[in-house]
Amino acid sequence: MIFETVATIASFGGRLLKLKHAAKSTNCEMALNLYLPPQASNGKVPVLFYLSGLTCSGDNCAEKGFFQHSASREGIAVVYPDTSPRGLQIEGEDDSWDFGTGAGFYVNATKEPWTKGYNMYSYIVDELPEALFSEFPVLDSSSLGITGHSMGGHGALTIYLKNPDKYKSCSAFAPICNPINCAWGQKAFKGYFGEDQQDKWKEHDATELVKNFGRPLALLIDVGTGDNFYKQGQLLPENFVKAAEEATHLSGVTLRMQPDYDHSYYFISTFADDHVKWAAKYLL
Ligand SMILES: N[C@@H](CCC(=O)N[C@@H](CSC=O)C(=O)NCC(=O)O)C(=O)O
Repeated sequence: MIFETVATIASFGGRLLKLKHAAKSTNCEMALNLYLPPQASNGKVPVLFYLSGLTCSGDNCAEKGFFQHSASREGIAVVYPDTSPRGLQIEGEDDSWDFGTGAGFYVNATKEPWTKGYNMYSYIVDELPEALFSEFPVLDSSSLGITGHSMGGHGALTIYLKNPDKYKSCSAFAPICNPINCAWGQKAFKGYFGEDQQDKWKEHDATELVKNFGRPLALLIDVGTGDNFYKQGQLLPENFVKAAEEATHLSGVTLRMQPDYDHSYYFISTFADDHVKWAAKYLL
């Protein structure tokens, strides 16, 4: 057994499993939630990965994102992973809310001491799915989608753009779209890669990646006009859309600016159904 099931919770006719496992890439025990829709009792189901934002664990969205509502109707499993390794005893890992614990940024750190376990890219793309598919054969490894919020939206976009054959759908809520040009991204990339590693920074910047994507795009992005982090220039969705349009001339990026919505889970839960339905279009 790879996973220990800590709790099983009935949700929208399916089951939310609270799991933990020892992960090699992050060098620690990782907790996550896995939602199995009712259809998982009768056969394989597609899988949607939801990547959370800064300060979150796998619990925020499972408890208040309302993804299970549509996932149950569509017959899609949802994986809610954690956002960083925890308890690695690295000096400074708990000093700020936007770096270190709860802020792994879905990259593999190349700078000491973060190389000790800040490998969230490998964990999300390789180790976690492989472990889930081996222990839960009901999950259809050939039908994967990815979505996320804020830092997790950055994770969803970059992971999709780097692995378009692995994921069939991608969407994001208020994603950090151009981290090399915003304060959150610059702090994280300086810490995890080093200040002088500009090529490495670009490898994890959705706006840079989309310039060389070279395929038709189909992405749904929602951003609230009342989102303070958007207003502060942390998200920069317009930079991403402009780069996508210039690169493909036929950008399939649907950017919806949602009037008055903020950055919170009130915003995410309002549009969760749309994102699950978006995934269903490509996964089912
Ligand atoms: N502590 C911070 C605010 C942190 C915050 O808003 N986190 C967001 C994600 S931000 C981008 O990745 C979040 O999802 N929080 C969890 C929640 O349940 O709302 C501050 O003081 O500003």
